[in-house]
Amino acid sequence: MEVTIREEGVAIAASSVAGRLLDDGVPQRLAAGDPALWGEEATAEAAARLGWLTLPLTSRELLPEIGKLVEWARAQGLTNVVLAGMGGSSLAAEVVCDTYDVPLTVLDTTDAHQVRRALAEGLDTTVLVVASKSGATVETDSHLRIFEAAFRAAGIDPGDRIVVVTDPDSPLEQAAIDAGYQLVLARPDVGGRYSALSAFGLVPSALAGAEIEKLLEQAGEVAPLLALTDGNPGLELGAVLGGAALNGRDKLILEDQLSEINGLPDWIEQLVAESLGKDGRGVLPVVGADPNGVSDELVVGIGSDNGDVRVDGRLGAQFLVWEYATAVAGRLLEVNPFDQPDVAGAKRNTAELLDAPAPGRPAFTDGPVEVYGETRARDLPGLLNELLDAVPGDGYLAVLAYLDRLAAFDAPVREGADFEEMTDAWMAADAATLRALLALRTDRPVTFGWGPRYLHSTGQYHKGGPGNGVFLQITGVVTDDVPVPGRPFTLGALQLAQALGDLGALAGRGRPAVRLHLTDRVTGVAHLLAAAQEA
Ligand SMILES: O=P(O)(O)OC[C@H]1O[C@](O)(CO)[C@@H](O)[C@@H]1O
Repeated sequence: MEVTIREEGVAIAASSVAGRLLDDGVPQRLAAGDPALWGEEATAEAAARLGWLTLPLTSRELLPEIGKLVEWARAQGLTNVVLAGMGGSSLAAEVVCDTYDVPLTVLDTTDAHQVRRALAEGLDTTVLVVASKSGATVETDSHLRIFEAAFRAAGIDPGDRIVVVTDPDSPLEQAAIDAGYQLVLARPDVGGRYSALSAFGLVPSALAGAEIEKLLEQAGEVAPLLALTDGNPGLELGAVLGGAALNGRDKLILEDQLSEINGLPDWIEQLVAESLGKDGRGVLPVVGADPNGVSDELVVGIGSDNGDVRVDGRLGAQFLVWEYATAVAGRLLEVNPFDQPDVAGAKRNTAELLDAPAPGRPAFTDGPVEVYGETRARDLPGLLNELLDAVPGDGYLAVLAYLDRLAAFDAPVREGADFEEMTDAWMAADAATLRALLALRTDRPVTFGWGPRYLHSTGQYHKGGPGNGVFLQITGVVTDDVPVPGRPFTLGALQLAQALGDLGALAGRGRPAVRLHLTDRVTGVAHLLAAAQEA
């Protein structure tokens, strides 16, 4: 595992804090699991959150149990692995499975259309992994209820198909015991976003066919280096992240185009945004974007020379080193890297809105797109210009889409089309393309997140960070809603309440926040992309 600084300004910023980290004995203290590293207020929480440091070793104890689980699934011919889990309870497994090229369906959405896709994937061979540390996350609880009902309706005993990963004593543990589900208990001293190498990352990945022993070996090889004062890649990367942010380079552009690891930036995004984005401080991760060459950027290349810093290493080692580096950066920024104090507000708003939905009246309508929120614009190009103009000199624009993230693959493609044509057709139907189109028009970072997934990741930074974001939310009509058994709401109602709840939390902090509602999803996305090109 190697961290190579390729740009002089970053080297200076990192060395400006490296001495302090050594003088304070940070590597020795982290190796000893000292919870006082993040200040008095964080000590109690940190004391219960440092188990990730030893996961390369302690998770080996899980291997026989996971091996039996894999045999159990294989014996029943369960080859279609669906993982229901939000944020840290699914992001790592997604990277592992993409990197090892084994299929895994991740459900971290409340979009009824996307959930229907997963239900249609062949229930007879499906194993559902329900992953929630708290055991109380509304999205994951809804997925469990929907799949239980679907299995029963198909004449399948859910007890033969459901695996639960949760913390001891969570409500989900008891529910799993009562229902007779397969149950794997995770370590309670590891927080969600630090849980890649715990049962949360390992169980779904192993069921999908990834070689999880290798991951632990890779992490195990780098672990001893993390106790060193010299040649410690976690300390070096932590000094880069923290030193750069303290010197004004707080937009972390993650570049991985040449990497053999697929999708690591999405996992880093949650780790960095939720760990550091609080108390008016933080680092904004920017995924899938080209750098603009502006002064507040830090470009980190994963296995790639396209950056100010190059980080090389196998996936298991990357997980551990980024966790370590984030914890070190937390100390430098003087924040508690283990809590997420601003996530609760949007959740409270969602609960209230589920009881009494209040979408309000659109400010204007442009074709299949209704626009909600405060704006002087009267058409979409005007609105997009207004939002871009509202981004402060040190700020960013976040596009947040509560839609089906697989919908673009339904786009009609000419028969016999080559890969390039197919990609063009998908991009023209993908709400995420809006990010790239808007990025062409500003030198400020433009980020993109799928809702409600981002609520468990960058959502913390949006609300708790420096408060310089501008927010463009997209929701869409639900034409084939999914009821949530045993709950007084459908997925469609939950999704809208989540969107409105977060919009309210952002607007309540004085940030420009507008919602676009697509009254027809397909033509709505096309109309929006055309408006972005026109603006
Ligand atoms: O595993 P749980 O408890 O369902 O939580 C899922 C995610 O929600 C958060 O707790 C808060 O958004 C994340 O930190 C976490 O990864």
